Amino acid sequence: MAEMPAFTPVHLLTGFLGSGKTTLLKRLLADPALADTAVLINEFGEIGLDHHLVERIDDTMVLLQSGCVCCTVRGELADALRELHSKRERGLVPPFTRVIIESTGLADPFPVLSTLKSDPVLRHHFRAGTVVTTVDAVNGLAQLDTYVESTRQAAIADRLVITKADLCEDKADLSRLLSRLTEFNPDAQRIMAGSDDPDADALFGDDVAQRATKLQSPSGFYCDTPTLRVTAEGVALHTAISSFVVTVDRPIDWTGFGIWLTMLLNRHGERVLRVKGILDLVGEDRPVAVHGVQYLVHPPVHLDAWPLGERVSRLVFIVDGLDANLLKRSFNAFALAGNSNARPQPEAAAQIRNA
Ligand SMILES: Nc1nc2c(ncn2[C@@H]2O[C@H](COP(=O)(O)OP(=O)(O)OP(=O)(O)O)[C@@H](O)[C@H]2O)c(=O)[nH]1
Repeated sequence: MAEMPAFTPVHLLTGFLGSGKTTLLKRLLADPALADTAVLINEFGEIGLDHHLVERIDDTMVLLQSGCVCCTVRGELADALRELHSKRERGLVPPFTRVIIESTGLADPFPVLSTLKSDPVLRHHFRAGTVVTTVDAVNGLAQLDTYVESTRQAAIADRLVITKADLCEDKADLSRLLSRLTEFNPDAQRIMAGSDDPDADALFGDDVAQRATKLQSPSGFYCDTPTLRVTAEGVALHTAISSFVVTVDRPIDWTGFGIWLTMLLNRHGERVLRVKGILDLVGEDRPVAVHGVQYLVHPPVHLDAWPLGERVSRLVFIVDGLDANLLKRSFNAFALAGNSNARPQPEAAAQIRNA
C-alpha cells in the first residue's frame, strides 16, 4: 500500500459537457495505479448517472448532486472531503492517497480549487493536484467560442486531453482547435485520447510545478494569457442553461426514440448541450446507455445491469435557452402515445418547433 501523503492531492478532472470525462475516468480507475483513490463525482442535473456509468460504487465514491460544484454545491464538496478525511482517520474507508473530482461539464474550476485553499480544515489535509481537462475534438472549438466555462476549464489545465479526434472528419478543424488551445494555455501538456492512451501516471503524476507558477497570485489562483484573464472568483456562469429529466416506466421503441431525437437535434442541436440516459428498450433485456452532445449522437452501449435494480428509462437533458417544459411535454406526448408506428405525434413535433 502506498505511504499516506501529508497533504492528499486532489486532482480535478474537468471538461465541457459530454467531452469524455466519465469515459476517461472509468478507464483510468481500472488501472491498479489508481487503486488508492477516492472519487467525487459532481453532475449538473436533477439525477446523477455518471457514477453508474463508471461502474464503481463503494464508500470512497461520492456523488455530489443537484447543482454545480463551482456554485451551489461548493459547501457540499468541502463537506464531502472533510467526511472522507474523517472516515479515513477512523479507518472507516480504505486509506486513499489521492482524490479525483470529476466536475460537471459546466463547472468553473477556479472556485473549486480555491475551496481547497480557503477552507480552514481542508487546507491542512489536502492540496490541489493536477487539473486534467478533456476537450471534445468535434464540438470543442464552438464550445470555446460560446461558453466561458469551456475557456476557463481549458485555461487552467495542466493536461489537456483531446477526445473524439477519431470522429473529427476535417483535420483542419482539429488543427484550429489545437491552435486555439495554445492561445489559451500554451504550457499544458496535450494528450490525444485513443492514440496516446494516457495512463494514470501521465495524467495524475504529482507534477504541479507548472501551475504553481501559472496560478499563484496574492489573491489565490489566477491565470493570465494574452487572450483571457480569469481570476479565482467565480463569474456568473451558465445562467440560461437548464436541465431536466424524463422518466418512462415502460419500454421505449428505439426507432421512434431515434426519430424524436433526430427531430430535436435537427431543430435545436446547437442548444441541446447534452442528452444522456439509460433506456429500457423494447426487445432488450439489458439497459442501454445513450449519449448526445449537440449534433453528435454516440453509438448506444449496452450496460450489464440496471442501476439500483430499477427497470426504467431515464434521460437527462441539459439545454441552453430552450423551453424545458415544452420539450418534456413533447417527449411525453411521443412516449405516452405508444410506439406502434414509431412516429412522433404531430403535437410532439410542434412542441419541439416551439421550444
Ligand atoms: N468516438 C469517441 N467517443 C468518445 C470519446 N470519448 C468519449 N466518447 C463518447 O462521448 C460520449 C460522452 O462521454 P462521457 O464520458 O459521458 O462525457 P462526460 O464529459 O463525462 O459527460 P458529462 O458528464 O455529461 O459532461 C460517450 O458516448 C462516450 O463513449 C473518444 O475519444 N472517441
